Amino acid sequence: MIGIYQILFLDKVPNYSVVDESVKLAKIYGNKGSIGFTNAILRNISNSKEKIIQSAFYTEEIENVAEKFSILYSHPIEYVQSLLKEYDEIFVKSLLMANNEKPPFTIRVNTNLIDRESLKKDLENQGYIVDKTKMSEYGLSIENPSGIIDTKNFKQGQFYVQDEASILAVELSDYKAEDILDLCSAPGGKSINAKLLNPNATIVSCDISDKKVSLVGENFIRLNLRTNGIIKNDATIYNKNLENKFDLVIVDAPCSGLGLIRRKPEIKWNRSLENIKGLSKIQSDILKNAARYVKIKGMIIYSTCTITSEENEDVILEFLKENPNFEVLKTMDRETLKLYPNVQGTDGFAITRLVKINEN
Ligand SMILES: C[S@@+](CC[C@H](N)C(=O)[O-])C[C@H]1O[C@@H](n2cnc3c(N)ncnc32)[C@H](O)[C@@H]1O
Repeated sequence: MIGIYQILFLDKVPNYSVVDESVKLAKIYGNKGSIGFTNAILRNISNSKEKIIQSAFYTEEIENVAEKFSILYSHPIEYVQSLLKEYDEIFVKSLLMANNEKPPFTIRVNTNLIDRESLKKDLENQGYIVDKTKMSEYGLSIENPSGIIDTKNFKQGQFYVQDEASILAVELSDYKAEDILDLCSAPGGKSINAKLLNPNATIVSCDISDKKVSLVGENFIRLNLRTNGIIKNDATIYNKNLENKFDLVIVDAPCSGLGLIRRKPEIKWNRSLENIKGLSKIQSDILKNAARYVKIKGMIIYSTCTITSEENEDVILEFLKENPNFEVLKTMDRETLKLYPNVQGTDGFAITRLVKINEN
């Protein structure tokens, strides 16, 4: 940041020296990756200095809203355009601004081991500034989380780090399950939450690779939770062994992750409309299989950490066309409940509940 400021606003030090000195600092304070990163960013900024200054200071002359917001709030124009198709300008502006803010740090209390009030007090006694999450009954937000995973509380499995929206995805299902299947479970957040809410239920958690599956296992062990199976399974391929066995199926689908821009700002530059089309196909395939794993009267929770319709409402509409034996159960009065960084302060997130009415 200091280097960028020097290049854009100060004249005394030549740009090549700014790059050189910043790279030296990155060598001392950063890791291997940050050296190349610092070098590339500063060289690029130095080469485009005039263009950057022009665009930053003359945005009021830009009439096209998408272009203006894209420059002012540093988001790809295609993403801003797609948001403007679904939301008004005031909303889009506040969402883009919120995407540039620091996200909250929240945890899901392992209520099998400790209640929320006791964990809050214990963490406060260790110097943490802790608040109860506003929407979830099981979350705590921590203002100064540095060192939190070194606490005895973490090591003893008294909590799991999870955004409030993610906690709510299962909490708001409001469904007492007996047999739970989580099709895209790694690293285990929704499975853990589902097991905590349904302590006597069986739970099978799946993901696509051994590495992912082992993460779920590690988290179940740390939280001292029982599982009935953590298995490698490609959810896009139909698995006969899972047929008609579960009353709650969680599809926390692989998605563009555009609701997580505050946590992973690079996401916004790595996603294209083509990517998103590919993801909607995967989401539809997974949902189609989930429909055959859930029992009659059972529920599918479909969630994504992105808020645009391509990966949410459109996928659900297509699903309902092909599966008229399902219907949407509204969540807080919404067919698809969306949570936003600029409204609820959570990650951008979408939750839809689908209930199987009959077999066909
Ligand atoms: C949004 S993440 C799941 C987060 C998890 N539910 C939690 O709460 O911790 C999506 C997951 O889908 C998995 N995934 C991607 N493609 C998959 C597939 N074809 N079958 C099963 N899982 C898949 C990814 O490995 C990733 O772990």
